Amino acid sequence: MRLLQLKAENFRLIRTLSLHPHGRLNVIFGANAAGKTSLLEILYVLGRGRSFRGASPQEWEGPDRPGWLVFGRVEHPLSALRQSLGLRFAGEQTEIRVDGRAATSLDLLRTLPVQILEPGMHKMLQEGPVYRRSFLDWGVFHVEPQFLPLWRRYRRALRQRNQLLRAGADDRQIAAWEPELAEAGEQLDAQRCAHLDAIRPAVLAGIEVLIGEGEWHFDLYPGWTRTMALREVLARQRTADRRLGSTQAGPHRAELRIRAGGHRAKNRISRGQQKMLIAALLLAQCTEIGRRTGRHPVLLIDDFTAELAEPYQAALLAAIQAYPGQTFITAFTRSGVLARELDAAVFHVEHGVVTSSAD
Ligand SMILES: Nc1ncnc2c1ncn2[C@@H]1O[C@H](COP(=O)(O)OP(=O)(O)OP(=O)(O)O)[C@@H](O)[C@H]1O
Repeated sequence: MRLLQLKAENFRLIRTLSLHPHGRLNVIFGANAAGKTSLLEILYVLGRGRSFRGASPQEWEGPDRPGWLVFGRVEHPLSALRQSLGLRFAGEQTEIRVDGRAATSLDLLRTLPVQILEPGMHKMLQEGPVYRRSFLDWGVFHVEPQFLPLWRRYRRALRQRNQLLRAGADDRQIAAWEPELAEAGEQLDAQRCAHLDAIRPAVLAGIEVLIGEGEWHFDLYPGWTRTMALREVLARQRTADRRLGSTQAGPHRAELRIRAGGHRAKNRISRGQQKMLIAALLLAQCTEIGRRTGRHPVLLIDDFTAELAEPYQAALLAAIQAYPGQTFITAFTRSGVLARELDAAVFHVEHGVVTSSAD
């Protein structure tokens, strides 16, 4: 998707914003606390209805008055179909509109896929499996229309089985939910595996360019022992699950395992390499989404130069320039590789005021 126009009012320290981005690369410069991340946050909110910084809509209100507004016009690159997206917060809840009609965050998600690489993304490698699952599931959601209904079916059966386990229900009652749980669970796993298989070659190629040669493995542990059918595992673990009060096997326990040179990647690679690895994962996934749907996600990169010496910066910039979708990157100053002549729109942010270099 291509964002043609972005507007915002009273969003954090950005009082008013109106910009027309470049169709490919957009670079945003600004000092500490100038408002660069807030600008990316506006873009993220437009595509997801929530912030990557975890704050609530109330906390995004600027100093002027209660409430905030975010608006964007997007274009589908293949059909040239244009759509408008808007979010308004006026004190209690966020009102979302797509083409002027009341909508939900799910509509935003479907209309404007947005992905971000920001310092908090290190969690994807450093912390629990939930971060890697959500990376994988975001991609599956975009390429597989059946993912969401399947996931809802699975959640419902899981909730029911867990309630019965906790209530001390008998085997017959608990077993009644297992065929549904196993069927939806195995289909979810198959969709995740297919997506991982689809992106793996591009991830490996990306790593080679961004980090260098090495032996990398990306494997999905499905959340149960693959040698057995999930239905059989659920039946076998019923007694243990009752004792623990929840279902221990299934795709809600899946883990994307990332190994470098035979070791867990998080223990073997530097911070800069972690950033490059995450970039390789996101670029491969966004490219695959674009290939499958014709809509490349908008890619946001906060603090582009952080943790990267010039060779890594150059490799990442080249990879971004090769990405067919629209990208927005932030940095402090026009130095290093960003000092070069770029085919990009350049914006400056100062005390929440965004200006274009072309102005
Ligand atoms: N709701 C709000 N209203 C007004 N100002 C806010 C609000 N929330 C955050 N700020 C201010 O916005 C500034 C941070 O903006 P932002 O994180 O976008 O900066 P940045 O340019 O990305 O900075 P850095 O490069 O240091 O990360 C801080 O000074 C913060 O106090």
